[in-house]
Amino acid sequence: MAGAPVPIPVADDKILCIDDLRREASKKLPTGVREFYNSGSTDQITIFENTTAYAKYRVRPRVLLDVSKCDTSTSCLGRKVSFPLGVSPAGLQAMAHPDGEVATSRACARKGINMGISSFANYTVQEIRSAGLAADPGMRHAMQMYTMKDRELELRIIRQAEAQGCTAIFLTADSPVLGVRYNEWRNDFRTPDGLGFPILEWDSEAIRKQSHDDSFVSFNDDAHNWTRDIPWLRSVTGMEIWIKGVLTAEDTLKAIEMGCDGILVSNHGGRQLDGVPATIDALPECVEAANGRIRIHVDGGIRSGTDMFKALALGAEYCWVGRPAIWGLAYDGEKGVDLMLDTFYNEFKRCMQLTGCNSVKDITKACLGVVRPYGPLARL
Ligand SMILES: Cc1cc2nc3c(=O)[nH]c(=O)nc-3n(C[C@H](O)[C@H](O)[C@H](O)COP(=O)(O)O)c2cc1C
Ligand SMILES: O=C(O)C(=O)c1ccccc1
Repeated sequence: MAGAPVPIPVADDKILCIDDLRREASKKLPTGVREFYNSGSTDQITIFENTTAYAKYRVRPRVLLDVSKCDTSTSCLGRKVSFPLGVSPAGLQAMAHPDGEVATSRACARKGINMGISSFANYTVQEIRSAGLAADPGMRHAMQMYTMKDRELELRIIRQAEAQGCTAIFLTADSPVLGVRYNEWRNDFRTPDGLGFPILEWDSEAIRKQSHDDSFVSFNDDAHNWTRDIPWLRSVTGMEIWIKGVLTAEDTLKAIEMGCDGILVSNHGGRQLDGVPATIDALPECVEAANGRIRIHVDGGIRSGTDMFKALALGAEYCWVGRPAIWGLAYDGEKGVDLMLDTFYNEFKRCMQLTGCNSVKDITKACLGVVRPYGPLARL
């Protein structure tokens, strides 16, 4: 006799996938805010490719294998995580929902995964960390930093992060200046009244005096460079140092040479230089150059559990998502972030089971094919 039908794990009647979440969340946001979150830079080529580039890969499933004990867990930043996903550091989350980064942190903690804290968060490191630790004392946070003109402030941020138990610095290396963001200029995008950047010690008053672009220029040091900044960071902190924004074999080798702990293959969600490759297309050359000598994570355009699977098969150890967390917040605060993480988890686990993978280590290059000839980014 057939058993009872297995219910589909649907937590919300409107949201079945991440694209549903994007659509419903976007309806709730005013134009300027929606465009700030959802846009890429200049001609929107890279943001488009970040998601669509996944489509050229095909999964090669192995069948008739016992997948009843499929285990999605892995490790990230020195601890066991329930599955290989984290929330990337994205600023201004309280514009999507008043609970902002605190809600994101709690949702990540409950799901047993890690989170990056943007230096442009609307809550303090202490508030974000303690919200997560209350739900999962083992939770890890990475502190995202920019290279700053004000070294004293940069150091204070590092000390805050250490005091609160952050494990790693994600040094964002792709932003000596901001990308060309026509939407922000057209809409004269400003941080809404009442929101501050406490980690940067900027209150709401200070922020409103200038545009997003001007304020970024005023604190960020476009003289940043490998030989000045990485040894300095090493000399002042014992936290791991990760470079966020690597897209080439050359910079992967540079990160190894400078003794960094990891790289995050990222193009800032297509918000910095438009026309750079999709991260899934940049990943293979970084993995090949690294040859196992440095940890490699990836973010940008990951919108399904199968996208995560493809990134892992191409050699990333762990995936991060930015906008999906913001859409979760905008849709339903902390519950919306739960819904987002559950969606990724369910899709990823099913993808593993349907390909015959019982552990994350089983996800290898052999699990993938391409539908058309494909090689690393060709050089002219
Ligand atoms: C609204 C928004 C704000 C962001 N703020 C930061 C930031 O403060 N620092 C940073 O390193 N990256 C920032 N990012 C980039 C994310 O960390 C991440 O690289 C990107 O969102 C990943 O792409 P995805 O949104 O397609 O998942 C931001 C992204 C968005 C969408
Ligand atoms: O917009 C971004 O991509 C970003 O990095 C940022 C910077 C300052 C405040 C909020 C987000």
